[in-house]
Amino acid sequence: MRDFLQKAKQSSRIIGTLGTAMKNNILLQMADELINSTFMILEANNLDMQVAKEMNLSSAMQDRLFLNEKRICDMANAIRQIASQTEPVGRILDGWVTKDGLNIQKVSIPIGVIGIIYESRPNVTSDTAALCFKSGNVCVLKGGKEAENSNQAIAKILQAVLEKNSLPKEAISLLPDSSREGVAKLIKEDKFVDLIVPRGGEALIRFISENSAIPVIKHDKGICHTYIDEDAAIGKVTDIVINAKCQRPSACNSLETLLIHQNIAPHILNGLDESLKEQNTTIKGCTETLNYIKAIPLIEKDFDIEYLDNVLNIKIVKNIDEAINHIQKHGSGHSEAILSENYTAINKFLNEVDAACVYANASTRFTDGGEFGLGAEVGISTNKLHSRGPMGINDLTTFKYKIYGNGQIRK
Ligand SMILES: NC(=O)C1=CN([C@@H]2O[C@H](COP(=O)(O)OP(=O)(O)OC[C@H]3O[C@@H](n4cnc5c(N)ncnc54)[C@H](OP(=O)(O)O)[C@@H]3O)[C@@H](O)[C@H]2O)C=CC1
Ligand SMILES: N[C@@H](CCC(=O)OP(=O)(O)O)C(=O)O
Repeated sequence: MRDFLQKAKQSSRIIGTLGTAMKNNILLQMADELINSTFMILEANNLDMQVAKEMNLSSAMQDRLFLNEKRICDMANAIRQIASQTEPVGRILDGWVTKDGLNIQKVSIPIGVIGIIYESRPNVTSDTAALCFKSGNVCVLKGGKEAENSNQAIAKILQAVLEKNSLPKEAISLLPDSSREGVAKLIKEDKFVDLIVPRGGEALIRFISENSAIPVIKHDKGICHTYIDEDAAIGKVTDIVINAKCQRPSACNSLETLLIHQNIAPHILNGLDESLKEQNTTIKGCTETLNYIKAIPLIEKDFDIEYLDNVLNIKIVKNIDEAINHIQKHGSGHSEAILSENYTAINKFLNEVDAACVYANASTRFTDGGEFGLGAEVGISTNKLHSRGPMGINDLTTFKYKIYGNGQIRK
């Protein structure tokens, strides 16, 4: 492990200083090679899918894992999008001249070597590899065990492009020991690895946060809410709620709990209930909700579950303060929305709710690097430092101060 990480660290010196044109050209080659190798990737993915079916993995997990020609095409297009983004390295973020005539520039630089641990979703392998490469970083990738063959195939293709361009293949690698013990060793190697990004459920985040000797940017679960204010436009409510809950219930940015102002509840609940039932959504309701619609009575601990499924809690609240307090207590700092036409209520919600992404009159499903126009994402950071929300190429840089003098000494 240490030899491997040493090579990764060494290669970060080379990758960190590549010029924009060269990086973009290599990224475009990677995109083409993914398409050219479609058959090989699908064969590998087929092996993973066979095991997934034998193991009876949930349909959501199988859907994450599954690749077809279109999905490989989407992976290639995400890399092309990343290539088209403005250079993230070497940006002058700030600059000034001191009283002694020192010219100080604050300049963006790559972070170095980044370890990323993520779920069994093969597109994350190519997305994160491309984002790291464009931002001059070396990545050490550890996807979910169910995606091992797919990830090996994808990494091999990307590494072949690096080697064809006389670059070290260690710049994009899978962690050689992908067991939990391997991860435990990786997160102690602070001499070689600069950042760990855990993207996944509670057990992963807890284990990494408690044991890492390396700075961590958490990409935690999503317990996301939508609050329907008393001044919501009734015509917008159903489409937004159905999209947030039902478009892809297994995604971290999907809705778990709907909070409804008591004054608007009688006017919307019946219609909403019908639409949700058409989508086969299981509804769990608070006592007051049960006065309007048939639902499973909910219990307090339901508010802390990330269902990753087509299940929705509905709670009626007295006012916006109760809604915000509920979100602060049960939310995971991911994505939260208010539906309202009242400027004061919107401002209050957007300012007071402490989450990576706060929305007015839109679905929380938009929390995504691609949807934000970033090409792709490492994931959704639920940390406050050093990045928050969809993590793209600029978030994969840090900075240094370059100080230009002409002989000054400090008096
Ligand atoms: N914020 C964000 O950007 C995102 C968050 N998510 C969240 O991820 C979860 C869904 O993915 P799921 O497959 O369940 O994720 P898991 O957390 O089960 O697995 C993700 C990765 O973590 C590893 N892992 C899990 N537990 C541990 C542990 N205790 N110690 C070391 N490694 C561990 C897994 O390894 P192995 O497979 O080898 O066991 C896998 O590589 C949801 O909670 C979802 O909200 C998903 C996508 C994006
Ligand atoms: N940001 C991504 C969701 C990422 C995510 O949740 O992934 P996963 O849990 O693997 O389905 C999107 O909106 O498509």
